[in-house]
Amino acid sequence: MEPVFVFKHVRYQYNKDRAAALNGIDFEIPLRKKTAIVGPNGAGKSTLIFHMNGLYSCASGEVWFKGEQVSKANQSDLVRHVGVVFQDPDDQIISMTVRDDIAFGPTQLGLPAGEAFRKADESMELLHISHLAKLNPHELSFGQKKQVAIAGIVAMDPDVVILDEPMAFLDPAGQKRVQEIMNLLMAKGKTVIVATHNMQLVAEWADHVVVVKDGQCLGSLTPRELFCQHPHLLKEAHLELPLVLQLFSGLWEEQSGPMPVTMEEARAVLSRLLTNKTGTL
Ligand SMILES: Nc1ncnc2c1ncn2[C@@H]1O[C@H](COP(=O)(O)OP(=O)(O)OP(=O)(O)O)[C@@H](O)[C@H]1O
Repeated sequence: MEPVFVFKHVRYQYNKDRAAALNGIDFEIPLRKKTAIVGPNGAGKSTLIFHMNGLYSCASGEVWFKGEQVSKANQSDLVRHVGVVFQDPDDQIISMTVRDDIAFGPTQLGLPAGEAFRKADESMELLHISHLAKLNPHELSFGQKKQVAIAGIVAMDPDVVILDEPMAFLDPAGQKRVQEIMNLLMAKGKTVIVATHNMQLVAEWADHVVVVKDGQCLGSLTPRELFCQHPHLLKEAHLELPLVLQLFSGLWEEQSGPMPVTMEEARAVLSRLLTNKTGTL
C-alpha cells in the first residue's frame, strides 16, 4: 500500500546561525497504520509535523502526501486532510465556548453552521465532554483543554490525525480515553500519528515507529524490531526501553521465543511461569 507520507532528503533551517532542524531526513509513514515518531527534545519532531500539515515548506528535498508531491500550489490543501493536535492546547483555543471552539474548524472548512455544530456535538459525545459545551475553554484544566483540542480535530474529520505528546499531563482515565479515541479513528480508516517520548505508549499502541535525532532518521521499523533487535537506536536517541523490556532484557533467552513487549505479553509469560511452578512468588 502506498505510504501516506514520504520524506526525501528534507532539510529545514529556522535560523542560519544554528544547525538545521531537519537535516536531509528520509522516511515513510505507512497508510492506516499507527505510527509513533520518537526522539529526544529538539530532535525535529514538531518541525516534521509542521511539514505534514503544510504549515512549513522544506528548504530542499521533497515531501509526498498520498502519492503526490507537496508543492507551493497544493500545500495549503493539506490542512483539509491532516489534523494536528498540538502539545499545548492553548495554541488551538480561539473561541469563548467549548462548543464554538470545536465547531470553528469545520466552519473554516466551509461547512454550514448547522452541520459544523452537529459535527461538534458528535465529537464532544465521542470524547465524553458534552458537559463542557457551554464553558469558556480558558477556564478548563489542562487535560480538559487537551480533550477539547482533540475534539476540534475529530470534528474536522481529517484522513490523518497527528497528536503531539497526546498523553502529557492527562490523568490515567484521560489517557485511556485518548488511546480509545486514537483506536476509534484507526477503526474509521484514518491514519494516526503520534510524536512522543512515551516508550510504553509505543510498545502498547504503535505498529510502526520512526526514530529521529538531530533532524535525521535513525530508523523506521516496528516497535518489536526497535526494542528487541535495535535497542542501540534508543540509546543513540537518548530514549529508554519501555518498562516491560527493561524487566525482561538480559533475562530472556532466545529459545524461549519472542521477548514480551507489551504488558499483556509480559502477563502471559509470568502467568505461564507461575502455573508451571508449584511455589508462589
Ligand atoms: N521557532 C523556532 N525558531 C528557531 N529554532 C527553532 C524553532 N522551533 C524549533 N527550533 C529548533 O529546531 C530544532 C528542532 O525542534 P523541534 O521543536 O522540531 O524538536 P522536537 O523534537 O519537537 O522537540 P520536543 O521533544 O522538545 O518537542 C531544535 O534545535 C529547536 O531549537
